[in-house]
Formats: sequence, C-alpha cells, structure tokens
Amino acid sequence: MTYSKNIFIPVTNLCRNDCAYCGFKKRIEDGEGYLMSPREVKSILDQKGDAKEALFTFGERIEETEAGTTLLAELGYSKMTEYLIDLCKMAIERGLLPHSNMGVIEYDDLRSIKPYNASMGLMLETTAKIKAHERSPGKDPRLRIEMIENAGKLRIPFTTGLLIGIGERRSDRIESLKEIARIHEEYGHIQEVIIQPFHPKKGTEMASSPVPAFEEIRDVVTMARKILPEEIAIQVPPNLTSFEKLIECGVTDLGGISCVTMDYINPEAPWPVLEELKEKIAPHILKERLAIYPKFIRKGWMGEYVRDLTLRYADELEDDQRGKGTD
Ligand SMILES: O=c1nc2n(C[C@H](O)[C@H](O)[C@H](O)CO)c3cc(O)ccc3cc-2c(=O)[nH]1
Ligand SMILES: C[C@H]1O[C@@H](n2cnc3c(N)ncnc32)[C@H](O)[C@@H]1O
Ligand code: MET
Ligand code: SF4
Repeated sequence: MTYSKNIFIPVTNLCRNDCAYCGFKKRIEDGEGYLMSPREVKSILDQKGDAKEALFTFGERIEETEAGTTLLAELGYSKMTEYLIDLCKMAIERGLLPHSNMGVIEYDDLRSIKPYNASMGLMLETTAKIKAHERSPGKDPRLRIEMIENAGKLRIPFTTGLLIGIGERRSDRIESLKEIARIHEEYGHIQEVIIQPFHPKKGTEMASSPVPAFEEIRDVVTMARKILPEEIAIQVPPNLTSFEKLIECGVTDLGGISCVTMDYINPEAPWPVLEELKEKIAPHILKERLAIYPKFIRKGWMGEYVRDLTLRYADELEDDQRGKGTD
C-alpha cells in the first residue's frame, strides 16, 4: 500500500463552476472567497516537514469571474497558469514536487505548466449528465475527457477518478471506468484512479444527501480493478473510506497524506496518523511513494524543472526502503 507525503495548498476557492456537493467553493460577495498571496503560499511551503509533494488545488478558471480577474491583477498576473508557475518554482526550490489540479484548462495552458509539475490531476467524476453539475460548465464530461486526453498527448503522468454518490447510476460508473481505460490505452499516462465517495457539506444543496454505502464503494473498486489495466493504481482516500477492507478488492494507494495541512475539500475528515494506518493495513506494508510513479520516472515524463529533484527523491526512497521494507 502506497501513499505520498504531501502538503495541501488550496490556492484559491473562487470558481466559475457551482457543483451542488462542493463546500470548497466560496464567493467574494459573501466575504469568504480568496486568492492566496505568494507570501501566504510561502508560509505553508515553509512548514513542509518531510513532505515531498505540493498539492496545488484550485477552483476552476477564476479568470472568468470578475473578482478572480481583479485579484489576479492585484498580484500582477493576467492568467492563473502564470501565477501557478511562480508558485511551482517556490515549491521546487523548497524541495517539493508539484502536483497541480486546476480543473479544466486549455491545451496550451496545460503545456505551459507541465515543465514545473511532477504529475497533474483532474477528476473525471462521471461521464453522466447529472443535476449536481447543472451550474458547472467545466464538469461537462466531454471537456474533462478532452483535457485528460490532452494531458496524454503532452505525456503528463496523470491522476483521475470517480466521485461516487452525486446522482450517477451504477451503469454510469462502469461507463466512466471504461472511458478512463480507453484513454489510457491510447496514451498510457494514467498513473492512478481515485474512487472518491461523496461527503455532504453543510450549507450546500446536497447537504442532506446520503453518503454512498460501503458496499457501493467496494463494488466500484472491484469493477475498477477488472476494467482498468493492472498498471494503474487504485486509490481511495483513507479519511473517507474503510480502506483496510478494500485491500482485497484491489486498492493499492491512499493518495496524499499530510502531517501539516488538512483536507480542505473534506475539512470535517481528519487525516489518519501514519502509525494507525500501518496497524490497520498489517500484515500489508505501508510504503511511501512520490507524486510521480516509478514507471513514469523511468520514462522521464516529469517536467524538466523537477527532473533533478525527482531523481534525488527516487534514489533516497529506494535506499530507505531497501532492507527496511517499510515507512
Ligand atoms: O489529482 C487529484 N489529486 C487529488 N489528491 C491528490 C492525491 O491524493 C495525491 O496527491 C496524488 O496521488 C499524487 O500522485 C488529493 C489529495 C488530498 O490530500 C485530498 C484530496 C485530493 C483530491 C485529488 C483530486 O481530486 N485530484
Ligand atoms: C478534489 C476533488 O474533490 C471532489 N469533491 C468535491 N466536493 C466533494 C465532496 N463533497 N465530497 C467528496 N469529494 C468532493 C471533486 O471531485 C474534486 O475534483
Ligand atoms: N475545482 C477542481 C475540480 O473540481 C479542483 C478540485 S475541487 C476543489 O476538478
Ligand atoms: S468541486 Fe471544484 S469545480 Fe466544483 S464548485 Fe467545487 S471547486 Fe468548483
């Protein structure tokens, strides 16, 4: 069972979309929306401890909102990708491998940030047209599929996944998994697929929708293991699932775990302590990995500015894990 030691940087909670389940997105008008300044980001990066990954998360395309454009301009940028590049440079200088999830962005934007990232992510969520996405143009499955394909064309090691319990049917889950398998067959860049259960958030439209039953998550994981090629890891978040009971169905990864920052998307769900994780999965072994999987390190698919750091960390992990076998 693998995991990545990360720190979570929620760069902005402004967003052009409005997903009915999301408690992360906030509005300037309500006094809760923000765009972090470089100084704020720096202060999080400086608390990194032994983390090796910086997870940059965003609401989508804030340039398309008036408040977003204004706040970016105040920092001296006209595009979020330009700002992200500077944040990635800060992370790399401090020994962190960037993994960015900006939501749906254009091919040229993706290309511009690739050199500064070890890997990137975008949840497909579902191929179905659902009510929870009716105010979210960026959740059109065609756009998401296109972006995941673009990442493949650019040889970006990629994380995607399904969000379970947002109004999709079982047949939609199967179709979504088959779609990811199809894309991977063409480009070979998917390193992991997250099976993420919906968790209700106070004050959102889906605040009283039920969480998916454990049996449903187990069913999706089991189908994922059958539909996806063996080389793709299946990830479940350890703070939202009984991951130890899913090992037999094919879960091999717990994603990013932070000792410093909380899960800003699911703030009500604290990260488990590593020692507890180890006990829970025994006799299986918990093993640290990087934001980019070994296969893609061998292929040299990381961005050029994270190459040296990636190789150094890969060596270090290999040395640590030889003999010891754990940690
Ligand atoms: O690419 C993504 N990575 C997500 N990750 C990152 C993921 O866990 C790891 O950082 C990747 O596995 C890196 O390879 C999360 C990490 C958290 O700590 C909390 C939530 C997420 C959610 C996502 C996500 O939606 N997309
Ligand atoms: C970072 C990822 O978190 C997921 N996400 C957004 N809102 C929720 C929620 N209420 N419960 C679980 N996951 C959520 C989205 O799929 C996003 O891509
Ligand atoms: N807004 C992006 C998405 O939904 C990134 C994470 S959600 C806070 O895909
Ligand atoms: S889930 Fe992502 S895209 Fe949807 S509203 Fe929240 S931040 Fe925006």
